[in-house]
Amino acid sequence: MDAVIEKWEEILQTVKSEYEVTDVPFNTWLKPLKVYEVDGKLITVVVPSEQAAIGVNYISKRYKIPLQVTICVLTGMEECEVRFVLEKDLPKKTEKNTSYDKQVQDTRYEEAHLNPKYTFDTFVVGSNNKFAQAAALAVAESPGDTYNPLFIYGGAGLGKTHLMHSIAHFILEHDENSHVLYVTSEEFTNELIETIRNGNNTAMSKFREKYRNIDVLLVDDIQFIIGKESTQEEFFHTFNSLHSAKKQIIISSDKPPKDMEILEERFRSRFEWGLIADITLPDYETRMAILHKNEEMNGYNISEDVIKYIATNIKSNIRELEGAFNKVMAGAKLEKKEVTLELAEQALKDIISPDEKKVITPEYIISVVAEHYGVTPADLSGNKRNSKIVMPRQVSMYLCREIISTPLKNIGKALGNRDHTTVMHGIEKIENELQNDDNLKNTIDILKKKINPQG
Ligand SMILES: Nc1ncnc2c1ncn2[C@@H]1O[C@H](COP(=O)(O)OP(=O)(O)OP(=O)(O)O)[C@@H](O)[C@H]1O
Repeated sequence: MDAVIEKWEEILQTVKSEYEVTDVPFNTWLKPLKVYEVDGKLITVVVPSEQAAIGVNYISKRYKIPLQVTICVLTGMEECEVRFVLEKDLPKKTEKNTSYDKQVQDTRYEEAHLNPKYTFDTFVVGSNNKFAQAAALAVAESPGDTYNPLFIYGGAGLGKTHLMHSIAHFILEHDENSHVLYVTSEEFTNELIETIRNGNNTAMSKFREKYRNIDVLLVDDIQFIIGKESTQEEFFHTFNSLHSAKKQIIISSDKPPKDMEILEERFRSRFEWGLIADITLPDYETRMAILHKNEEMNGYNISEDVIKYIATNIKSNIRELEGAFNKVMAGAKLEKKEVTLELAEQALKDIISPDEKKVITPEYIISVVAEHYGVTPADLSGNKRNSKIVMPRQVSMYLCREIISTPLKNIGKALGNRDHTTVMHGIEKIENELQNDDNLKNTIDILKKKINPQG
């Protein structure tokens, strides 16, 4: 039983790819399906009640066999029978069906778009973030009540996103009816661009319904919507509507409102209505504590010398601190060696170069792009060819050329020794798409600012 539930997402995705189901039918029919129970070879799948009119019959006719085949292939069951039931016709239960409820619960988490690792439990409190953490906890404990909006600001990689997700997790755990939505300002903008492009009122009403009928809205990196007229306008109304309904808003930015140069006064004043909290650079003790936490969470046991070496040398950014830690661990694993100070020095020789001004290299661009798209630099230099990887790979090629004029040959080298014609093709592809794709334009714009904030 567990195998079907555990692999349910994979089963749906496999049906999508194997049977060439395109996005719209997939999102309409397959994605909302949940497993209610598995009884021997009989699998009961729940169809949302809104689909009553055609849902059960249509889904059964079109997807029953593909689902049965895929379930058998992926779980090793010899045979199975899928039965579809409307949510409203489920038998009344006195006891909760835990696996089904868990899936429903998980959907709420999934809809909120959260990283499961970013919680208050894993957030190390130090003098640099004590105030922001306390403010975040107060807001999590009584959303919409105390500080609205909560505005968190600080430099790159210092824990703003982690803290925002912690608030969202806390609220979801403590209030099972609460609807929470986390978005980056880029996602908000791109969704709006898409809605406007569709050009119909239904799409716009849906967009508004989505953003205005929630209890907690978290918008990360708000600085990227400044200057984007229609996004600003829509966000302004979203803000007002939520705020007047006493719904909690949490915003993050790289600067406080007073220092955001081209921010309109109506935003500045609203952002200052609630509480403004900053996160600054972590001191040595906090850096040590974060590294120890990483060590503990990964079940490592590393010599104190190594931890001190990393904490002493990486000061400006917790993301880089974690990156350095991971690099040392990866180095040890690769060479099958103990983690010694010597090995750490060797592994970090390119990162630790005291007092050297940060130069933008192809490797740096690739790492920023990878993080932005939620993949790893190794994925981008590897051989995978699915769209989740190919697109960011081509974006990296384009940005290396655009920002630092890297020769095609060197871009290819930094991306797993690809030849220059592949790189040229990748760059042209992005240039062509930029002609018509406003979402991509927005993303490229944000990436350029992330890579070179001064540029
Ligand atoms: N106090 C902390 N305790 C534990 N981990 C932390 C802490 N602060 C940051 N981190 C970790 O550092 C990494 C970067 O943090 P995060 O993404 O939250 O930064 P950010 O301020 O949102 O950066 P950006 O502005 O670039 O989006 C994450 O992996 C996060 O878990």
